[in-house]
Amino acid sequence: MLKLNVNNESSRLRAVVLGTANSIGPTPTVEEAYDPKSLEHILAGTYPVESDMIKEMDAFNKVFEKYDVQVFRPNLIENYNQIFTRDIGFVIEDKFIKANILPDRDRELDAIQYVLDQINPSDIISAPEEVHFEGGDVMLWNDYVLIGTYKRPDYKNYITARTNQLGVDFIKELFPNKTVLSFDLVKSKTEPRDNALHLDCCFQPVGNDKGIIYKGGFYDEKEYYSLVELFGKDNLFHIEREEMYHMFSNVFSISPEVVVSERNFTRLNNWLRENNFVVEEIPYAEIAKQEGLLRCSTLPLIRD
Ligand SMILES: NC(=O)NCCC[C@H](N)C(=O)O
Repeated sequence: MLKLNVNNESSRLRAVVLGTANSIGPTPTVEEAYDPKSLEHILAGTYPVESDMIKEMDAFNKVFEKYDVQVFRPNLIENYNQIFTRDIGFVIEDKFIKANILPDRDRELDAIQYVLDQINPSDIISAPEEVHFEGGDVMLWNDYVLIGTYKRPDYKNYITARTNQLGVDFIKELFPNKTVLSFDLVKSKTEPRDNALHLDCCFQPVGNDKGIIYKGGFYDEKEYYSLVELFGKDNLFHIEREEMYHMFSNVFSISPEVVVSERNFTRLNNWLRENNFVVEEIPYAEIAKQEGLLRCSTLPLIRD
């Protein structure tokens, strides 16, 4: 049995699900795209190819091997994108919460059933259909759960809005001991530079008290300032619009000291090193073309 335990984004990682780029299928059509960055690359003829993405995920897996982390990979569904395992579920404390994900992606959860079978069934939680949330929007910070959402009435029109108010309320009820803060994110169906697809596309804590943040990802300035207050201005690394487009905030912590990052994120990687982090740099620029990066490709099951 797996003894689930996750309370934040950076305690030493022991077990994780890492997505897979195998059998990802042909380049999607314009109609099939469900995020604007994939759309941009489909239109430009630069959508990433499977073999390149497999190499990138292998490099990520090697870092987990180096740090002796137990890695689970999803079973293969033929011709199906299974890279962004983060969104299909998430662990809070010792509970696994199945996400009610975008219908285009709902087969992804079946592929980790063999992992769920190793979890005490009473620790697996499902939510009613109308409750929407994806793991990329759910960020744990010890006593806090920080949730990205879309609060305006045209939610239904945005395929890029993945967590609704019912999703936020569901987590609040499930974890009355946690302080739940929600953040209305900017969304665009056509311009990836103005689309914070999930909270982890514009914010993520690193280490014990630091964070990476893009102010423009927050629709309501007040909510951005609540994070500045929580972390302290000097502890936050502010990224620019183009850096958020490249997904600088979507690195991944193996421990409070070790962060896996993209090798081209020079400004961020320097800041991390200046702040005494060990930066494990890997190539991930092809996968980034699908509006997801390292955090998005992982689903932590056990941290210290
Ligand atoms: N947590 C994340 O930001 N996940 C990335 C998901 C990208 C994928 N193309 C999607 O639109 O669902």
